Amino acid sequence: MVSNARIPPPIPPPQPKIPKFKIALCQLLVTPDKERNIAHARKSIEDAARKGAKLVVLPEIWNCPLSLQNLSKYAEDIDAEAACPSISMLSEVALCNAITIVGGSIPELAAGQLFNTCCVFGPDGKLKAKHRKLHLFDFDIPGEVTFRESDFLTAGEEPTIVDTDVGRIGIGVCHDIRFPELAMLYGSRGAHLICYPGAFNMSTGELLWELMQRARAADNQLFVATCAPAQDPNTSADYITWGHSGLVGPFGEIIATAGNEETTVIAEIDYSLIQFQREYLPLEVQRQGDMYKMVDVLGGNAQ
Ligand SMILES: O=C(O)CCC(=O)C(=O)O
Repeated sequence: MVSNARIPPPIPPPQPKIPKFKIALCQLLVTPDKERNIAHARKSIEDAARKGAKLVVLPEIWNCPLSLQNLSKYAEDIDAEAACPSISMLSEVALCNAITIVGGSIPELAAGQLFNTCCVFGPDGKLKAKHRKLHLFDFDIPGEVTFRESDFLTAGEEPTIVDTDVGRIGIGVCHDIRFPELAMLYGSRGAHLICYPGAFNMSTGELLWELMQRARAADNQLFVATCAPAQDPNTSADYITWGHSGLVGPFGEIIATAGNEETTVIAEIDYSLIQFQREYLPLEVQRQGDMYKMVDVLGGNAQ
């Protein structure tokens, strides 16, 4: 008989201030014009708030095209006093509409290094968390697509989990979704929802994007929300994004999903479903942690 005695119990999700609410996933069309992208994102967020969304999620790299060579031109030094137009807009629009924003990601320039960074704002307009993409996407299918983020970007070093009015949220950026350990860590720390701004490509998108959202949600019995840039039908870029932003519930069920065109997905999150799912299928109790050394993954890090 394998014992689970050494496994620290997971932290149950705290009671969120707002347990049932509308989430909006703004699948934005991005252009080379940064000013236009910022104004466009602002308008989409305002429209979503007008439709009742309490949480708005933006795509990975929404203030410029996803061209690694050009990211530094659009980068902002988020911690500096210097003007950060993308970040100021997010803060202002969160405050004016009293909503929480998971601000997709933008290129961040800090001490000469470039990061792919997601900022989270509360309804008071304050920056609540900053997540730097942990797993950089280096990918090579000869003759089809080559993409090496690590030639341009530096990886973040810390997972990010943040308490907001709309629940405890874990953050990952795109390729971070491939690593189940990160989602498990967030689950063990009591996350209700994991948000992954992302921009999967045409090769891996169709095959894996939805599968991974559903797997991360079902394995951890929590909600997963993703938000991607819209596909530009006129693009000549090598990297074509797959779109398909979506919301998945704690049973692994797809609640809402987009195609690849520009759109805003608005859907309801009801956190009582997490409790319901965990009572009816208590994976935490059934888990044979010692057998597959779960303690190595979660033990030292769970607090
Ligand atoms: O993991 C993948 O297949 C895609 C990841 C990706 O597109 C990214 O991290 O930007």
